[in-house]
Parts: sequence; structure tokens; C-alpha cells
Amino acid sequence: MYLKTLHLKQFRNYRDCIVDFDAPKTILVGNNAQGKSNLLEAVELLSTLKSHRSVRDRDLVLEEAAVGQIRANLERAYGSIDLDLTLRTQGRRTVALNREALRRQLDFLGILNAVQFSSLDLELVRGAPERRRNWLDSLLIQLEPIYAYILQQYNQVLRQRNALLKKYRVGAAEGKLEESSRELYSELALWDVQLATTGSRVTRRRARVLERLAPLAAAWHASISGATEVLDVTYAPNIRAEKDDPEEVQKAFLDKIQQRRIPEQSQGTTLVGPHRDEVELTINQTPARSYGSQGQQRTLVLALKLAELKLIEEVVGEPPLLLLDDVLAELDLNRQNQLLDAIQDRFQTLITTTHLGAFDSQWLNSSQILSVHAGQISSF
Ligand SMILES: Nc1ncnc2c1ncn2[C@@H]1O[C@H](COP(=O)(O)OP(=O)(O)OP(=O)(O)O)[C@@H](O)[C@H]1O
Repeated sequence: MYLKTLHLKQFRNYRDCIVDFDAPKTILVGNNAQGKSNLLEAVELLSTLKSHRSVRDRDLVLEEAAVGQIRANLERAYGSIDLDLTLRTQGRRTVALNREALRRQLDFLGILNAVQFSSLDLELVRGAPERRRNWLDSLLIQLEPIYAYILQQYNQVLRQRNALLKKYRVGAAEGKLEESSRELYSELALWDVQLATTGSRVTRRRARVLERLAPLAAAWHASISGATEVLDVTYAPNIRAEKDDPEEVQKAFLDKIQQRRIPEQSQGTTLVGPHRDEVELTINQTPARSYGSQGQQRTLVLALKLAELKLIEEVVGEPPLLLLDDVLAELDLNRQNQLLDAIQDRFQTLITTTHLGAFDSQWLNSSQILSVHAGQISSF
């Protein structure tokens, strides 16, 4: 797939800016706080309807404006598509494809596929388990947009079950449980089933995607590290089942809920389910977080990102975009060249940087170079 144009209107610090991409690689160069990451964020929003930097739409709209817009024209194997995302400081965002408004935002997902790589991604190795779960979920949404809906359903059930457990705990503390406990128990039993049904959909999909991603990441890691290190990416689900079978997983889920009944009630929260999953990353059988220099951790993240690119390409049937936010200059020349070899001209790549000095001349010669200054973009 190929992003041909991007039109930012009242988005972040862009008043009205059109960018035409005319090479497989585009380098956006500019000082800090000029709008480079904002541009990549716009592409990320078109891809996932989420930004890893902001949760509120009002932060995405140009200050003092009420409505912001991101428009793009994308070339896919089956034809050209216009994407439109309208953001509002008040009120809901809306999306359109080929100028036709969509009723369900879900239908907007999976049109533009992109893999983002920024320095924040080192948190994939060092950060809390939630960071890795979110990463895995974003990848799954790209591969299978319906997963966004599955995850939303699970989170809804989780919230409601937590509210009930909390009510139970407050009731117990106030000694008022006797009169309502039977009612609470039967209500909880209903939520247990819902949690197991929606949660097992999440668990099974996460297991499947990691099964495909892990060998790709291990191969990249071996290649970048010169085969001196072995990377293992392993799913450590909170619910373990013998087989990838819906009934098996649901049964394992309900059994674990039974086992954890008392601590759940005393803590007033759900202790069982994929919101407690972990993705373990080890290098030579040692946890990558405690092992390894920054350079080794960077190699690991680079291997994960290259694996994501490859997996999306396999599943979707077209190469996704690669968004490199300020990370290229941090890689040594060897790793830069590995990346260059891996993406060649197959993956359209947008790269931000504050200076061109650290770039290999191969990158510079084959790229479109644009300069970003105070929300305006011009040829370099
Ligand atoms: N809603 C908004 N309205 C106006 N300006 C905004 C808005 N949101 C962010 N900005 C401005 O955008 C700029 C930040 O741009 P961006 O994050 O893209 O920086 P950058 O060019 O990538 O630089 P760095 O190298 O520091 O990451 C800041 O000047 C910030 O004030």
C-alpha cells in the first residue's frame, strides 16, 4: 500500500498543510517541536484510530479551533481510497471512506496498515506488562479489525464485574451482606460466564498471533545480532488451557474463577483473565529487561518491529507503512543497514529526524527529504 497524499487541517500545530509523498522513503527533518511527530501521529490515527500520545480528541485539534481533520489518499492493490477523520473538541469524531460517512468506526480500521517505531517502544522491553498487552492488541486490530470489538466487549464485562465485586466488598465491610448476598451471587455467576466467553476470545487470538510472530522476531534478532543471541517471545496467559479450543479455554477460565473466588471478593476486583496476561521476552533465556545494554534492547525492539511488518504483509497481502519516529539516528550504522536491507523499497517509510548527519548516504540518496517548520512543510 502506498500513501500518496496527506492533508492536515487544524490538526495539532498544522493549520492547513498538504503533503505529497513521491518516494518510497520520506525523511522529515526539523528542529524539536515543529510538528514532525504530529504528522506521524496523523498517519497512526488513520491506521488505528488511536494515538499512542494522546487520549483526548481536544488535544489533537489545533488550539482555538473546534474541528480538525486528517485526510489521505491511499493506493491499495484493489484501488485508490480516500480516508477522512474529523476530530472535534466537543462531540464525537467521525470517519468517512471515499467521502461516504461510515456508521461504524470499526469499518475504518484495517484500511491503512502501519507499524510505528519510536524511542517510546523501548518501553516494550522495560515497561509494565500492560505496555506489551497494548502492543499486542494494536497489532491484532490491524490483522483482524473485528478484534477491536472483541476487546471492547471484554473490557465492558470486566468493568461491570469489577463494579459488582466492589459493591460486594463495600457491603461486607458495612456488615450488610446477609440480605443481598444471594442476589449478588447469582448476578456474579452471570458475569463469570460473560467474562469467560469474551475473555477466551481475547486469549485465543493473542496466543495465535504470538505463535506466528515469535519465529519471525527470533529470526530477525539472530540476523541483527550475528546469531550470537537467541530471542524468545512467549505468551504467558493468565488462563492456560491444554488446547486452542473455545470450550477448553472457557472451562479453564471458569475453573480459575472458582479458585480465586475468595481473594477476588476480598479485594473487590477481577483477578482472573487476559487483562493479567504477560508477554515474556528473553534473550539467551534471561529476561531481556534485566539482561542487556540499551543497544541489545534496541536490537530486540527492532526485531519485533520487523516481525510486525512481515506478519502484517503476510496476513493482509500488502506491505504496510513503516513510521520511524526519531529512532534511526539512534541505531548504529550496522543496524541502520539491516533495516534498510529489510525494508528496501517494498515498505513505504516515513522517517523523522532533527539532523541528517547521522544517516547513511544510501538512505539520503534514495529518499524524499522534507523540512518541517512550525506546522509547515516544504522541500528541503
Ligand atoms: N492541539 C495543538 N494545537 C497547536 N499546537 C499544538 C497542538 N498539539 C501540539 N502542538 C504543538 O506541536 C508541537 C510539537 O510537535 P511534535 O510533537 O510533532 O514535535 P517534533 O517536531 O516531532 O519535535 P521533537 O523532535 O521534539 O519530537 C509543539 O510546538 C506543540 O506546542
